[in-house]
Amino acid sequence: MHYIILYIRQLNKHSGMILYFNLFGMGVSSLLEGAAIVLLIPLISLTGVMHLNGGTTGLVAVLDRFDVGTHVLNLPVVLGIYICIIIGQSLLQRNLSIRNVTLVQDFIHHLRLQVYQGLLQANWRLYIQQRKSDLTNLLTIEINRVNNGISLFLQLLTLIVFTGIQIGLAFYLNAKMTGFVIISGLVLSYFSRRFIRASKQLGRKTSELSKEYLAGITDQLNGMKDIKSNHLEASRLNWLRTLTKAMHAEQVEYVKLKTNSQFFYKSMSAFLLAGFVFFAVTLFHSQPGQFLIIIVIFSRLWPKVTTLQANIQQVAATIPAFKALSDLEQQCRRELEFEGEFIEEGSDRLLIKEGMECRNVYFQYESATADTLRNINTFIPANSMVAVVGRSGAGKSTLIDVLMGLLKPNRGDVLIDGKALTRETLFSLRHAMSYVPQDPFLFNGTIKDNLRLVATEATEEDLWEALRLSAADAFVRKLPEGLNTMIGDRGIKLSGGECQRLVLARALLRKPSVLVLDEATSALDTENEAKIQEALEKMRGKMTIIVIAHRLSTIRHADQVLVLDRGEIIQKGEFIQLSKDRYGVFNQLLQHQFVVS
Ligand SMILES: Nc1ncnc2c1ncn2[C@@H]1O[C@H](COP(=O)(O)OP(=O)(O)OP(=O)(O)O)[C@@H](O)[C@H]1O
Repeated sequence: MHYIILYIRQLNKHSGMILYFNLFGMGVSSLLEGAAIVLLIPLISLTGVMHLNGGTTGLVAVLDRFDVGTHVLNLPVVLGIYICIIIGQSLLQRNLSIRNVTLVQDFIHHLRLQVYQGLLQANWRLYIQQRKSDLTNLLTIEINRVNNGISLFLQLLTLIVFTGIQIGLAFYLNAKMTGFVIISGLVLSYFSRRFIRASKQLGRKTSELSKEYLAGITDQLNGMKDIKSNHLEASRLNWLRTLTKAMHAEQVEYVKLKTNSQFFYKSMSAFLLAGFVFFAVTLFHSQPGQFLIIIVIFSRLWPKVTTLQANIQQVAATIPAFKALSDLEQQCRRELEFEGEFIEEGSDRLLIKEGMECRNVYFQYESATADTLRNINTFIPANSMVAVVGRSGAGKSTLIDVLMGLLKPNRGDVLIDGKALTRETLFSLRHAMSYVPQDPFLFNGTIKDNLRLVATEATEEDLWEALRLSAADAFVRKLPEGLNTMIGDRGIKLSGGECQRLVLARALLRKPSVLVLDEATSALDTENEAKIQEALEKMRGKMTIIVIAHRLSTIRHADQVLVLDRGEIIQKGEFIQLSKDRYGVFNQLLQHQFVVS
């Protein structure tokens, strides 16, 4: 319950007086509903079906004072009041339902933004600790369950207000009988605790299964080419079969729990009603009027008590979703990279005058047992071209992540123009930077849309210029719809090399002062690679270029080559100079590539 209260507090803070207004409205609505019930008594009296001369309770006495039985004209008046109350109550109820939905939707909209903003403000470390599909699950399925939980909780509050007011009225009508109903309700809630516990457990299972399903399905859809080409369909289908069996069992379990509790409540209701009637007739020697009141109390109150129980059970099933969301928000806060507003693209670019430096940098991943980067000391002069090479797993990408300020060194510093990266310089550095990863991000849209992602104001001329620089103009021109061609999910309708050139064009469109290429030209043929090299040549001296390349021909013209091995820079110098060191790792890498090609 603690997690729900946490979010209800936020709802309270977010919605302010509206929440109280709605709760007050609910109180009025239930008062009206209660008044309509009370009016039934003189109404029945007026119809002559039964004369209520009980006088056992104050209210009946007051109603008797109406003494309307003898005045025929009063029947339309009472009926009129009754109709007015019912219509008024329905209108109020309708209005409140709309207000409640607006309130909840407004809050969920705010919550979605809050969670996503938290994620965007978090350190990169958070993403390397989490499965992407788990985050997707939280931002889609779990947040919807939270939405549902909040609506259910508000319904619960309404029910509590309704039931409270009706208990008050019922007490006024007949205290003994109402006391009896309340005691029965308390006994019922004692016995139904196990249903609530089971609901919470099932809710946890629902969360786990949905996480597992989304993770598996995402991985498999991403790897569909591998599945099909390696003929792994049967095993994948078996995975889904096992999982859906578990999901099926969980759903049946849920329905079983729900029907079991309904069966329990209904049986209890039958016993209680029988008990009421029995006691009313034998012990209290009820008059027909009192008897009617008892039936009215029971038929109005008891469903509320049972609905309250069912509602608590449903709310309990959503608690794990509240917990998951709260855990993520806490994790985001722990990993907070910056607070405040996001700065608009291009508004605050860092101008590097001297260069970037790593001084005695050590870095270790949390799950790793040893340092991934050790004693890194290097200076990258502004507007120079630096290449980082080394065997797979040597730490090249990690070094780039540290340079970009995505990962914080455990020891040592990253300096820009001799000054340590601060929060401010970090973001202006990133504004001035274009990064092209190994697995570039292209979305299902046109080439134009994908390019304009980083430069919304870019003209068509700018787009063509960037495409020309990245040797992508020729292939885009050949496409039937040119810049307006749809490229499919992650650019599936393009070749690997075409995707790489497109992403490079996008990076250049930003006119960066630091361009980072992480294996960004691996899928290019020699002809296009030569074109890119030519483009890089043209850019030399205009921006700082940092390239990770397995294909060493790409970095022939680099001003400086850093050779990494098991997290350490073991060689440093110009391409030709390093290649002449016959016993050096760089020479070995070159020889190996020469033999392979
Ligand atoms: N998120 C992570 N958690 C734990 N260890 C990691 C993580 N990412 C990378 N590593 C480890 O750190 C080491 C360096 O990885 P990195 O990706 O920097 O190497 P790389 O030289 O870029 O490799 P490649 O050329 O294959 O891309 C590897 O041993 C890798 O297993």
